[in-house]
Amino acid sequence: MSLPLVVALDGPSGSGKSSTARGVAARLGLAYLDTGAMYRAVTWALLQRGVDTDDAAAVAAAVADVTIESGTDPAEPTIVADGVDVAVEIRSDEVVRHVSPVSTVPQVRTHLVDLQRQVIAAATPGIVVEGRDIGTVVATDAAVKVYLVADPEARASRRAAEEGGSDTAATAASLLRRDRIDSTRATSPLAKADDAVEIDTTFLTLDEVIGQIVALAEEARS
Ligand SMILES: Nc1ncnc2c1ncn2[C@@H]1O[C@H](COP(=O)(O)OP(=O)(O)OP(=O)(O)O)[C@@H](O)[C@H]1O
Ligand SMILES: Nc1ccn([C@H]2C[C@H](O)[C@@H](COP(=O)(O)O)O2)c(=O)n1
Repeated sequence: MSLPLVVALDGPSGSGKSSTARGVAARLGLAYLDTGAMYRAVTWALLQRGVDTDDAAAVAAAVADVTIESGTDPAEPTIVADGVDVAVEIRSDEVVRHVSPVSTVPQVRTHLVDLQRQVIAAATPGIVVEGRDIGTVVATDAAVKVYLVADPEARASRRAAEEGGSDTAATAASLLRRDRIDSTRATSPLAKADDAVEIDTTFLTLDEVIGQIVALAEEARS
């Protein structure tokens, strides 16, 4: 019997991780885990409790009671926090503003990395996992590791278009703020694993990026 295939997909905000990961998982018949949605869901739950997200000690004390469940069907991924479906709420501006500081707290990371490893261990025939630290921390033995990048302008204009033509300059500022916090935090910063393949998606279509990663996965499986 072959080992479950794990595809680790990391990269900065808006580089195309979610859309690419879902496409790869659908093409290969694998599960899909959006770890960013888990950090967003914890942030939503802490805000609901009135926790000051800039107070690391308060965040650390509150996070142990937060329950997160992730549905891993790439056609219909789900995210539930404290029993509430928060798929819409976690995309709010308020959650976006608070998620990066929350993600710097070591107890938050330990709590979620444990959950992520449980989901990965249960996934047959395999799973595509996307985030910031999948290749470097969560699944260091993944058979395929990809690090997606794209020019900040491309990332901002794609995200602004997705949001129905919102202000591209404001979107760019928000993406760059998250990049800075995510890549400079002390614990598990956003980083390319030494053995990851870097793909610059700036001038590639989504289908082209998916095709490149499917080819890497098929090579790893053969
Ligand atoms: N190669 C591509 N070409 C054009 N558009 C793309 C490409 N990849 C992704 N997109 C589009 O860019 C936008 C951002 O992609 P996506 O949400 O997948 O990025 P992300 O890295 O998961 O972002 P975040 O880290 O903020 O969750 C989406 O509208 C998506 O459809
Ligand atoms: N493995 C991960 C995934 C996400 N985060 C943090 C940092 C991001 O700004 C935030 C939201 O992620 P997104 O939904 O935009 O992919 O969550 C992290 O620290 N580690």
